[in-house]
Amino acid sequence: MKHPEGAYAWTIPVVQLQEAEAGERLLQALEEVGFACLLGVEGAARQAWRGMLAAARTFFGQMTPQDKQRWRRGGMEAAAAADSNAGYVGLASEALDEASGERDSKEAFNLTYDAVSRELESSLPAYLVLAKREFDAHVLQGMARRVLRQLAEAMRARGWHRVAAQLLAAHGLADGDGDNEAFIVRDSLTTLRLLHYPPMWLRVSGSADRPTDDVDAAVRVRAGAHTDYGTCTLLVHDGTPGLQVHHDGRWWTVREPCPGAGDLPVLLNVGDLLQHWTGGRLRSTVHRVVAEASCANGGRSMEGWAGASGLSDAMHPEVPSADAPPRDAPQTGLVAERFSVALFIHPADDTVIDGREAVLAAQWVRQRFAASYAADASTASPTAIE
Ligand SMILES: O=C(O)CCC(=O)C(=O)O
Ligand SMILES: [Fe+2]
Repeated sequence: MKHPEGAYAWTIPVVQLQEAEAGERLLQALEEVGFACLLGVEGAARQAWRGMLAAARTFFGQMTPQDKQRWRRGGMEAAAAADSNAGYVGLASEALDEASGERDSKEAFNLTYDAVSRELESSLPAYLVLAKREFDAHVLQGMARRVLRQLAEAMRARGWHRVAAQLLAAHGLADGDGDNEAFIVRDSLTTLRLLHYPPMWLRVSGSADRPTDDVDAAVRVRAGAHTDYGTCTLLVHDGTPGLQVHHDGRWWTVREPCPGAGDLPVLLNVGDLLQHWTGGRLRSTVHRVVAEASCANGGRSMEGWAGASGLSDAMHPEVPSADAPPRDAPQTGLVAERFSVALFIHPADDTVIDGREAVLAAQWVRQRFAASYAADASTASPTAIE
């Protein structure tokens, strides 16, 4: 369906996790689109996701400039900080679209399982302790494990035995049950990321009766076009639209279905490594986050589940001020801030991802980090693995 602003709104494939065919449906969605919307996520995981979203609101509302400096990614006092993905990432310090080098208008906090996280634990500010506790409860990692198992089972049913075995082994999952704590997070770059996209002014071009075909005129990029680097990503957001996937040669705005009472849609998308292992059959789809005219002036078209997520305004005390609207803009709108939480699932660091070149997972991902965080992102050139 074409949007008034020229973007294409689209409901991505939905997978009901309780259905017998869930694994196969998921596989199909990941082949066709690279994205799926998971429904029926079990209670504990649902609570954990909501807890993380609430933590993100509190966290970004309360963090002082001093704390941002102190907990800066790569700049912390802990011994291994330089090697860690943990910490605060400030506005405009990352360019996910490495080619354009355009800085993302977002801030983030990365939680990891590595030594840095453990070393700094005792001195974390109170507002982060809650988030860290949720992370350490392993509930979301448990969900990741179940989904990986479901995927591997579906792969086997299709005869993809080698890929299924690779997927399980790379994440410390043995055959059968009884490996609850085996998911290798301590020696992987698996990261839980709290994300905040501050409100921003948007020049509104086109209207419901006078649509424009120029999609880019109606959006401002909040996180540049990119693919995710690892195995796959699980993502929950606060209901403010903005995630777009590049499919069939154009950008589509993701519209998740309105979930039933108490349900929470969790998005899953394929990362570069899973695409690589499956010989490109599962797609690591390019995506980005934009501020759209359709949600300008603070409108939230997904009120349904933002409300259902149990987040109250009381947990959301401060809205950072947006830049002033551009003077010459004929029509401007303020697009609501947006919060999301992503679990980037990575294989064990020492997983060999390319036998010919003996490239290890940790090397590959660190190259991608170096490129997206580079001072001049356009000069960085990570080695392709395909
Ligand atoms: O915030 C979102 O909806 C997506 C973020 C994302 O794609 C990423 O951080 O890799
Ligand atoms: Fe992403």
